[in-house]
Amino acid sequence: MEKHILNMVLDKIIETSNNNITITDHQGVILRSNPNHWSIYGIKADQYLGKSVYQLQKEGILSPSIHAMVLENKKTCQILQHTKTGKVVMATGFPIFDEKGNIVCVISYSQDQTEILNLQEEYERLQRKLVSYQTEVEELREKDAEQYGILFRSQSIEQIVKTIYRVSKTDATVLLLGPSGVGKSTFARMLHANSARKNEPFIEVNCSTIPETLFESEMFGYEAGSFTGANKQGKQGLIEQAKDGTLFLDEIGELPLSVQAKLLRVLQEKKVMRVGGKEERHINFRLIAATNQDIESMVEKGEFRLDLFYRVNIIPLHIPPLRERKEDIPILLQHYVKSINEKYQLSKKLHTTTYDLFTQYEWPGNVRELENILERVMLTTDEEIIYPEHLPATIKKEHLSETTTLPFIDHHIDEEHNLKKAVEQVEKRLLYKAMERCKTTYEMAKYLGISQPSIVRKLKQYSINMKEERKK
Ligand SMILES: Nc1ncnc2c1ncn2[C@@H]1O[C@H](COP(=O)(O)OP(=O)(O)OP(=O)(O)O)[C@@H](O)[C@H]1O
Repeated sequence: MEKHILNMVLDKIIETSNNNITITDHQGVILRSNPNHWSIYGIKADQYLGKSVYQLQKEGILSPSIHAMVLENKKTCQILQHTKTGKVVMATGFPIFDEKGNIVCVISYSQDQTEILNLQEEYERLQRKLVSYQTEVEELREKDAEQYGILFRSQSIEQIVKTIYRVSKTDATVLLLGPSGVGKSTFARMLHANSARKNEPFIEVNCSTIPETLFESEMFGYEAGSFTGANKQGKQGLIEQAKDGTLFLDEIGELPLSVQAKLLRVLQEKKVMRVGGKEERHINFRLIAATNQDIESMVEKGEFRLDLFYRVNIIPLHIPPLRERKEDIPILLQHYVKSINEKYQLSKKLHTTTYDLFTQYEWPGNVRELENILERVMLTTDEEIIYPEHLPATIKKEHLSETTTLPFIDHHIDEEHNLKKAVEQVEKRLLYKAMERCKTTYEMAKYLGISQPSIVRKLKQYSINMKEERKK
C-alpha cells in the first residue's frame, strides 16, 4: 500500500476510535492525535500537536504523561491521569521498536473513566445505604416481631420471621412444624396479623380436642333440628367462622383418618355443607396448620393421608427447639422476669449462675416450659435473688452432671495438656458449684467431702471472694 494511503488509513483510525489514540516520536513529540478527545485535557490541537509531552507534563496538562513513562521504561505502561478539567483518564502506552531495539515511536490509548468511576462510587454509596437500610429493616422486624410476642436473637428464628413476613403477603398455606411450646401458635397469629386478612377472624382449632363424632358439626356447622340436642337455630361451623380470615388447624396430626378425608374435601373445594344442610356454602379462608408430630413418618405409616399432607405442606416452617437456639434464652428470661415481676408486683432477679443453669438446661418443653418454671420459681422463692438452689431438681441435676462428668475434665486436659492446670480448673469449677448450692464454707466442705479449712484455703488460693460472687 502506498504511504499516503497508509497515512489516510491511520488518520481515519485515530479519528473514529472511541479511545484517544496519540502517537509520539522517540523524543516524545506529539505527531498525531484526535483533537476531539483533547477537550478533557483542556487544550486544543494547535496547543499540543508538535509539542513535547515533557513540556505538557511540565505545564501540568499531562499529569503524568504516559508517553514519557513508556520512553523512560522502554515497555508498555498503564496509568490513571487526573486532568486539569477534573477528569480521570486511563492511559495505556506501547513502545514501537526498530530492528536495533531502539524506540522509534510510542502509541497510546486513553479513555475518560470519570463517568465509570462516578458510577462506581455511586454504586458503592448505594450499596452502603442498602446495607444500612437492611440493618434498619431487620431491627424494625425484630421490634415488630416483639409486638406479636416473639423474642429472638437466633438466626434460625430470624429466618423464620423473615419467611413469615414474606408469606403473610400471600394466601399460601403454611405448615408450622416443631415440638410443643416452640411458638407455633404464636407464629400463626403473627402470620395472620401481617396478612391482608388481619381485620377478619383468626379461628384457632385444636384438632386434638374435638371428638371424632362431633368433628363435622363443629367444623362444618349444622342446620336447625338436624340432630337431638342441637341448637334450634342451627350453628355456624368453625370453618364458616373463619370466613375471609384465617383458619388455624393446630395439632393437625391428631385428626383421625375418617375425619382427614372430610377435611381434605373442604380444603380442596373451599365449600362447606352444614350437617343436615342441602346446599354447599363457599367459604374463603387462608389455612395455617401446625403439628408437633413427625408428620412425614405418619404418612409413611399410613396414619396421615398423603393427599391431605400435600394439601397442607405447601410452605413448611420448622421451628427449632429451644436447646438448638440457646442464644434466645437470655432475652426470653429477661422478658419473662420483667413481665412476671409486673404481673405479681415483685422485684425478683436471677443470679448470674441461675442464668447459666437456665441456658445449659435442655428445655424439653421449650419456651412454654421456660415461662412456667420461671413463674413457679419466682412465686415460690421468698428471697429477692433467685439462686440455683431455688431451681427445680431437673435443672440442677443437669448442671451437676455436666460439670462433674468426664467430658468436662477431658476437655480441659485436651486443651491444656497440663494436669496441674486441669486439676485447678476442675477444683475451681467445683468450688463455684458448691457456692451455688451452699451458704457457708462448712456446708461447702460437707458437699465436696473435704474439711472446712481446706475450703477456705482453696478459696484463697483461687482468689474467690464468696461475698463478691454472691453479689454478681
Ligand atoms: N419466640 C418467643 N418469644 C416469646 N415468647 C414465646 C416465643 N415462642 C413461644 N413463646 C411463648 O411460649 C408459649 C408457647 O408458645 P406456643 O403456644 O405458640 O407454642 P406451640 O408450639 O404452639 O405449642 P403447642 O405445640 O403445645 O401448641 C406461649 O406463651 C408463647 O407466648
